Amino acid sequence: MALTVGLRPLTRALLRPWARVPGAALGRPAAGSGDGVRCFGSPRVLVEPDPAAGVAVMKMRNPPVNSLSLEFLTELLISLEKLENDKTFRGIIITSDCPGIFSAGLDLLEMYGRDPAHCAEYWKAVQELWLRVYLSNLVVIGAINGISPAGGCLLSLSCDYRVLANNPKYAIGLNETLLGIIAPFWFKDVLVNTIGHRAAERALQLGFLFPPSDALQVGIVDQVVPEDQVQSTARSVMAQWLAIPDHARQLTKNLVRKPTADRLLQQRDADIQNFVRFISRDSIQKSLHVYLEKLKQKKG
Ligand SMILES: CCCCC/C=C\C/C=C\C=C\CC(=O)SCCNC(=O)CCNC(=O)[C@H](O)C(C)(C)COP(=O)(O)OP(=O)(O)OC[C@H]1O[C@@H](n2cnc3c(N)ncnc32)[C@H](O)[C@@H]1OP(=O)(O)O
Repeated sequence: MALTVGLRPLTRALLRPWARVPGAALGRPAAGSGDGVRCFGSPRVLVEPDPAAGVAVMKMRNPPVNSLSLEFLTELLISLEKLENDKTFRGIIITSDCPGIFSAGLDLLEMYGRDPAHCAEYWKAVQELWLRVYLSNLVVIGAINGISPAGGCLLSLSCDYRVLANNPKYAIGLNETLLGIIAPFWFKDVLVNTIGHRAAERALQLGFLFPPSDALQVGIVDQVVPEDQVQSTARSVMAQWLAIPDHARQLTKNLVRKPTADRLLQQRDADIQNFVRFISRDSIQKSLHVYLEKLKQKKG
């Protein structure tokens, strides 16, 4: 898949992809891997490779809530691109290193009080991440170990399989309307593809965040397991998926997903312009302000 990362050279230059991760990563062999196999990654994305299994675990760590800032998106993209291009890997497990939070979704501070050029650059990176995960040739499994609203839910929905930890706080869904904004058409398309038209219609309008039991029932996740079994379950599901020959699975995945991805690919620039126009409206900026204030007040 030929996707351009399309971020400002400055943004990319600021990052140090593939730097050894300080602390946890230094000198520590990856779990389940042979001696000498080291974790690698970037400041916000820790990659634990298990070359023998052909699997890498990608841990998101952009504390406090793994909000998808431009820099974080860029690091995720670089990690994914690297894994995708390395023939050692056939599958990745995406999970979080922030306790209780898978991802709080898009970073509201990238859209609040920003100029149109910044918003456009940000939206391009959001599109890019979605396309990269959704169309990945790798098996992508979400080990969802925390709450995942909006953009966090989109990231989960873009995986091939979702395992959610059974904790009532770990709700998942596209809650954009609760913020006074709307889910873009491609977020909506992925939800419709996953849970069906009627369920998506209700969930989107009401901004449902499904707790685990409801999430399983509606089909927004594939499995709910005790919290301490999320990673091991993701590993055994991965083994099942990797038992299928790659070429057959990849072609089938493409057959199923391409029409949805094409809807965005055919109008990426227009989608960026729509986003920028929408997010720049005074009324939308006001809604974001109110929501951010609510988040602050919640603290105390
Ligand atoms: C017509 C054309 C239309 C085109 C398309 C148009 C529009 C689409 C536009 C946007 C789509 C957006 C999708 C999104 O993803 S929006 C983000 C949705 N996310 C949320 O609603 C989650 C908000 N966060 C929370 O509910 C809680 O933080 C959470 C439950 C995740 C964690 O709670 P906890 O108590 O642990 O932590 P907090 O104290 O609340 O947060 C800590 C810290 O982090 C800040 N923060 C939280 N979430 C975000 C975020 N998404 N972005 C930026 N910052 C966030 C929070 O404000 C705190 O900051 P501080 O007070 O410590 O400074």
